[in-house]
Amino acid sequence: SHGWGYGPTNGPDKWGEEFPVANGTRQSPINIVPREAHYDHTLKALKLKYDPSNSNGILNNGHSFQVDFVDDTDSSTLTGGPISGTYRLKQFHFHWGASDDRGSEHTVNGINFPCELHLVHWNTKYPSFGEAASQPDGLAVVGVFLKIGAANPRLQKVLDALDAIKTKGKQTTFPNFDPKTLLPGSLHYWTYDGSLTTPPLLESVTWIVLKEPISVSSAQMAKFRSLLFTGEGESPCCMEDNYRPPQPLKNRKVRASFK
Ligand SMILES: CCN[C@H]1CN(CCOC)S(=O)(=O)c2sc(S(N)(=O)=O)cc21
Ligand SMILES: [Zn+2]
Repeated sequence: SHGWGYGPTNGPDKWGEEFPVANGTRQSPINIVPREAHYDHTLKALKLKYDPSNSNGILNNGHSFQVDFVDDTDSSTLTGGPISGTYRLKQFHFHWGASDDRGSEHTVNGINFPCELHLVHWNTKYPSFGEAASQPDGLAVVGVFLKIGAANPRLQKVLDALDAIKTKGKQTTFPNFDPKTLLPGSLHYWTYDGSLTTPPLLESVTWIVLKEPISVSSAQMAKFRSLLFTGEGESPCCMEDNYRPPQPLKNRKVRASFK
């Protein structure tokens, strides 16, 4: 029995068979149409406070790679923005394409970016991450687009660790990394109620998608694609096109924090 993935037999079009919420009312990602987003002056500025000493390890989970954070205190948090209360940073990860013309999950006016960064936070009103992940206001994910341009030196620190986690299940230490260095200059954002973009596709995510992309070079994108979906000793399958396409907006409004 094959688990979910991004291939022709286990990819996004098949996820609904095992995870019926795939056809739910608040699925992610979506196509963002800036002209149809509503400027909401009541939206607060995003406050992202990250402590580099909380970064812990980097893991190839067979779907993407993620940098995990120690989240037993409020030292790396998201507050303000569209959310109330305090959300703790749990991990960040990326989605990317087999070529530079695709790879992001959210799109803007139908445009795909080559890559998208997700910073995953959970609501501390719940006792644990796992508990929060099943609540409608349990998670808040900050999405950042990557756009082809100059090589990004801050991203390079992450990419240099990938040789050590080439295959599924491999992980290594990744101390003293400040995810703030991966954010663009502007924290203007779009926000809407959505879901995890991978199984279990839980409808528990307040999405906060930054308008301004960060840069990545084509050579750096090739480094993402050097990872494998497959485990050591299996026939190798390059980790690429690990993105879910946009889902129906249904009865949702996208709000903008900026005019
Ligand atoms: C490969 C598995 N990805 C998921 C694993 N987790 C879910 C755990 O369910 C209890 S999670 O909360 O860390 C997230 S956030 C996220 S996305 N792309 O929407 O930001 C996907 C996942
Ligand atoms: Zn993601």
